[in-house]
Amino acid sequence: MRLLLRLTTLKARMTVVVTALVFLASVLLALAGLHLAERQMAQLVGDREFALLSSAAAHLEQNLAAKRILLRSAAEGARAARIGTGEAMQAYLESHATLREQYFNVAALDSQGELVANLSDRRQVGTLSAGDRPYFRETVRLREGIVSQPFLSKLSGKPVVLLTEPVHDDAGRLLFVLAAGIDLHQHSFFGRLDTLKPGRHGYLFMLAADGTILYHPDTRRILRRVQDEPGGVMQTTRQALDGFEGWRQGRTKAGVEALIGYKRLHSTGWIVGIVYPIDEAFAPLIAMRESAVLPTAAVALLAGSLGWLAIYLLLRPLATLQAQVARVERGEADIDIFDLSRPDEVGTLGRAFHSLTRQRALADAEMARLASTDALTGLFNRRKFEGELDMALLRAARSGSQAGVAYLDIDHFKLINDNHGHGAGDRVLVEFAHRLRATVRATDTVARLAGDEFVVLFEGLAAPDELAGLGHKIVEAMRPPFLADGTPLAVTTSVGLAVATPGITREALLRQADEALYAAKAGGRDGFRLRPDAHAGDDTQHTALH
Ligand SMILES: Nc1nc2c(ncn2[C@@H]2O[C@H](COP(=O)(O)OP(=O)(O)OP(=O)(O)O)[C@@H](O)[C@H]2O)c(=O)[nH]1
Repeated sequence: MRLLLRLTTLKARMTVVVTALVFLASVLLALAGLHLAERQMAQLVGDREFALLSSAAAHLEQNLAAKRILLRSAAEGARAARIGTGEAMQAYLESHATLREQYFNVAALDSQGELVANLSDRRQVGTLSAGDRPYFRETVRLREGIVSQPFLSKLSGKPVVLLTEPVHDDAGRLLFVLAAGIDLHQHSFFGRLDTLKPGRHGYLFMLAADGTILYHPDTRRILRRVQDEPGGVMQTTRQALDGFEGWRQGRTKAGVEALIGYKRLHSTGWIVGIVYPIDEAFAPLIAMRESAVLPTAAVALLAGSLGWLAIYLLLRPLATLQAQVARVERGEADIDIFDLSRPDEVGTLGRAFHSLTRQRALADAEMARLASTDALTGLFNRRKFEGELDMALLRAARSGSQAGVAYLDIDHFKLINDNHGHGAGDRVLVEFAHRLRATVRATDTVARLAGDEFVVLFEGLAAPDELAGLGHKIVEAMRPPFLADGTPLAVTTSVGLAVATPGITREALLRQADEALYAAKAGGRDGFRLRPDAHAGDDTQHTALH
């Protein structure tokens, strides 16, 4: 919750955003780098595996070629020795130790395909006829040696391929067909592929051109055609059977994602393949990816902290501004502290705030003025006057000074309105107010209560008698004709005066002044009366002298 609250600040949100962006950028950069490295590494590993494969293929090709040459020279030797019988051929074969070393078995078939000599076991002579075997028929037809399709040897029960070589007499008649078998499981041939296997679970395999598996670590698959296996041919294998050489990223039949390479043996059309599981091929990269997480997080954390510091420093003027607002609110500073000279956004904000506050203060002052002013004459209104009178009575009570009020009413004002119009009446009121203001001291408070009723508050009177003099002055001030309508207008006023006695309330003082005014009216107007009068109960009409 506290964290949530803290996140409501601009600073916190900016920090979170900066940290998140930096983190995202770091992760994306790391991922992009790793992806690039992965591609390059795949290329490198793939190329390396393919080079390995090519050298394995070249080795097999050489091995096969050497074996074929050996068999051919054996056939030529037999021809040169003019061997004509099976026994002689049996003896001839047995006398060549290299044949035993290089082949799983070497047999001799006569021109009909009957087994007439057998190196591994002479007892099998006469037990087999290969006249209908494709390798025999093909050798007879071509009159030269071939490499057979792989098959399960009847003699040994092992998966083999045969190399054949015909032996002709001088007249060109076929005497024998030598058939040398290569055990597909034999270590000295394909078995050597095992030593080249990449990683812990990688392996090499061999396919004949028709898809028959010649060699595979899973020996149960040998001699099966990949097309006939459950699940059919995998995409990369199909491409290889169609002639593709190179490496691809693909999936093995066992479902392992791997780099898979293919290379063709040109002499036989056989395909040697390599499988390198991705998780092993890219093991360093995977480890690198895992170890990149921590530095990335550390970089993001560092950048986030630096971001926070930068934001803190950049936003410090804003915090200062906030503190200044609080000081102004508490009344500890003037709004002029917002009149900043900084050229940046904070300065603009401060100046805008300053200008707004000033406008607001002026508007408030104008509102206050309007609330306490009479719109027509510009004098104080009743509300303001009452407030002022309350304060004056308090001051008088505290200081022991004298205060008094004059209550004025224009005589027969209704007639002015009736005879000259309301507008003329207004102008008389304005002129009356003006003369009244000019007659009294600037420190005296003058107000219009309502209609043609005015009041004056006098403070610091030297003596109550002074009030009578003021009443006289006011009545006299209205004596000159008013020019409200362009024509001179005689306007007179009646004034009621009252002196504030100690402890008197505002209402009581105004009531006394009003009573004095009433008495002045009753006494014939155009004059003033004073309350309390020097002769109590006997009001004296003071009429201004003409
Ligand atoms: N022109 C104008 N007339 C106003 C204004 N306010 C009030 N009046 C009028 O002022 C007149 C006041 O008349 P009263 O005080 O009743 O009587 P008066 O005619 O002055 O007579 P006395 O006071 O007895 O001398 C009324 O006719 C009001 O309509 C104003 O703002 N402008």
